Amino acid sequence: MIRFEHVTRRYEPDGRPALDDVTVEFNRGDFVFLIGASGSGKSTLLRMILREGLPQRGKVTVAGQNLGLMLERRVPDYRRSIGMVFQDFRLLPDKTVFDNVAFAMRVIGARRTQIRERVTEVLERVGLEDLARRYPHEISGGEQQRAAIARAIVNEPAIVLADEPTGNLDPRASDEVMKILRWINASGTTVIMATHDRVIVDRMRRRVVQLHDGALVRDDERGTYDPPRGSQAWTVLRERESSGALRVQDPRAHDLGEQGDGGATAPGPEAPTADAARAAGRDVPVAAEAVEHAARAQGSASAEEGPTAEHSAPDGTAADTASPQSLAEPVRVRWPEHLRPQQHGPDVPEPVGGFDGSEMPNLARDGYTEPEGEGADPERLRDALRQAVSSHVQMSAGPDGVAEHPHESWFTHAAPGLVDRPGSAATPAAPGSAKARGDEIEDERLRTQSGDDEPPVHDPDLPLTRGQGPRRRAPVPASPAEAEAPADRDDGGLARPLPAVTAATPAEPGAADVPEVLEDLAEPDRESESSDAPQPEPQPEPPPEQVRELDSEAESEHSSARSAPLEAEEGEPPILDDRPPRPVDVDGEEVEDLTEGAPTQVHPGAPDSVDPDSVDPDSPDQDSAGESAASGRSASSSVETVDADSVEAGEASPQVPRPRSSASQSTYADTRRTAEQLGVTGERRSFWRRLRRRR
Ligand SMILES: Nc1ncnc2c1ncn2[C@@H]1O[C@H](COP(=O)(O)OP(=O)(O)OP(=O)(O)O)[C@@H](O)[C@H]1O
Repeated sequence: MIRFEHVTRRYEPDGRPALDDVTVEFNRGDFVFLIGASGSGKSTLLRMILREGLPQRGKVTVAGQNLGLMLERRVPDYRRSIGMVFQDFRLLPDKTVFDNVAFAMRVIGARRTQIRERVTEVLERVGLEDLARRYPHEISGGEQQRAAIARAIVNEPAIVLADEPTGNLDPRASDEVMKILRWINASGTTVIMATHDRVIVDRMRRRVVQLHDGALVRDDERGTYDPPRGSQAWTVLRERESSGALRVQDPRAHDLGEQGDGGATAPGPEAPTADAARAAGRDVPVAAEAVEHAARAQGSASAEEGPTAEHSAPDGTAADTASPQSLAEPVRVRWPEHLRPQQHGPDVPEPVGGFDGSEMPNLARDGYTEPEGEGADPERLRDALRQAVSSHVQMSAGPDGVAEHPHESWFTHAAPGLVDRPGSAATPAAPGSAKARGDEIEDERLRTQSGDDEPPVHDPDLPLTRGQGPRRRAPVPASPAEAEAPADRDDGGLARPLPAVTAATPAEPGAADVPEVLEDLAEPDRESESSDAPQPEPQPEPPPEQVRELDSEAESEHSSARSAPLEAEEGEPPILDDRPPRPVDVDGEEVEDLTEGAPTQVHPGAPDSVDPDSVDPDSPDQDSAGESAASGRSASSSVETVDADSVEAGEASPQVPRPRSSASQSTYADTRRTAEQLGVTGERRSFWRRLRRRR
């Protein structure tokens, strides 16, 4: 069903390949764990299945379709036939749980009744029926992930790709997520899950595909997290692995490792040994040294017993019997009572240790006091929480002061939504790091791939439509500083001008308006027509006056397109009429306003606060601020423009809709990416198609 043939993918021309000559096949109904150290290429592989990036060499085929030959305009439909789940959930923050799930159905043009039935059913299936009206920041991480899974499966995709779906979850929430993924797989869906969670992999005993430095080193039918000692993969990994750092593991993995797995498996490839490093003439990694120290200190059996048939390496040298990760791990995560898993499988030990109150973050100590009378100041609270987390981390760290997974502390759970989760877009990569550069390149690629002729699909700083967000009593700036001088804030490279109509897409005769399901792609290589297909005729450029006129139409229509996420076809009312915009389904019917009865309060930390500039202070009905602001006509009032000097200095573009707060910057990025991965680029194309037809 999914086939990689000698696939090599580099992000930079001279860089190390993220995937290196990978050949692997995933069959319909498979449940596959994709494992490997950080940076080994797991996400890259998943993204290639989603057709985010093409190989420089080799080919990726899904249901007989060579993705390299797929027409760009087919990509959105294709992506809609795949469910994607991320470590950081990527729910749209301004939509309720119900609407987040419904969103995936709306983009494929499902009917309102169909949406209501199916979403309700799926939410029940993942145990979220009671939380349907909540917003993402009002539910726990585990619940958010279940909502994200519900969204991924609501259209019954043939494939579900999950990129570390349990990476941010506590053990109990992880178990719930895995139960759901198992159920999805049992119903015939192919599930490919990238993970670092040893416990889950060892417990489920499903197919394990392992990458190392971009190369496929193992494909075991019913594998464990570590390759069996003495196996070919074990040898390969041992040879290849002579440097590197320990990878953060699920805390349960440490417990498991420490209680002993009997040495039945080799040290993971992510666990370098000091010997191996010395043998290779390299510096001994700090982590490996720590392993040695710990082993010596504990009088490790492996050091004293010498090699045995079971424990010896294939070359006859003594092998470590204890998991180096468990010994070298500098941080012991202690789960508070209420977060401990209630039920354990036979092979999952209870997390050890109690929760020591002295480790608790202390806001007062870090200088935070609640402002009197007005409630929490979100910005200050956020800073204080960060500070407290950092102190907490230092206190939790081992003797060497290194804390590897502070996010797994109770604190993230205690303050969900207020603390940036590692791996989320809110936690930027270190400046200048390869990851940061990569992110920039990837962002740029996404921008150019989606085409400069296409406006961003959703800007959280533009007004919300009915049904997209909670009613608000009054606009609340995300921070005092933001309310005063947002203009020179870094826009994260996301902002760009609304497009000129002259740059409209080329004609796409016969563009498919009806979404295709994966099965439709089963006809092998039918997109190979791409090279032979008749090229669209170039559109003549309109005269300048018409361009200006069309530009303003484009802007208005862009706003309308936001409010009507579906492409209504024949018989739909004209876009630029005077009706207040309301979300409609493909039949032109209004979509149910699910915000009725939704909470009216703006919560601190909620990233989607209504832009104060977009609200008329004289408006008699402040309650409807969000709705009135939702009008396409008012969109421009919420768009900050950038002065010409900064443009010349290369800092920004003119007339750029600019995210207003750091929170909205991250949600903007998340939203855009999520929407693209749900195939929403098709909506934007349809918008331009309609515009072209009007000309
Ligand atoms: N957008 C990008 N631009 C440049 N390099 C990238 C980009 N994305 C990933 N890489 C690089 O490609 C390699 C593989 O990265 P990838 O994210 O696929 O690894 P991974 O196994 O998923 O890691 P993790 O477990 O940390 O998520 C890494 O060296 C990474 O730095």
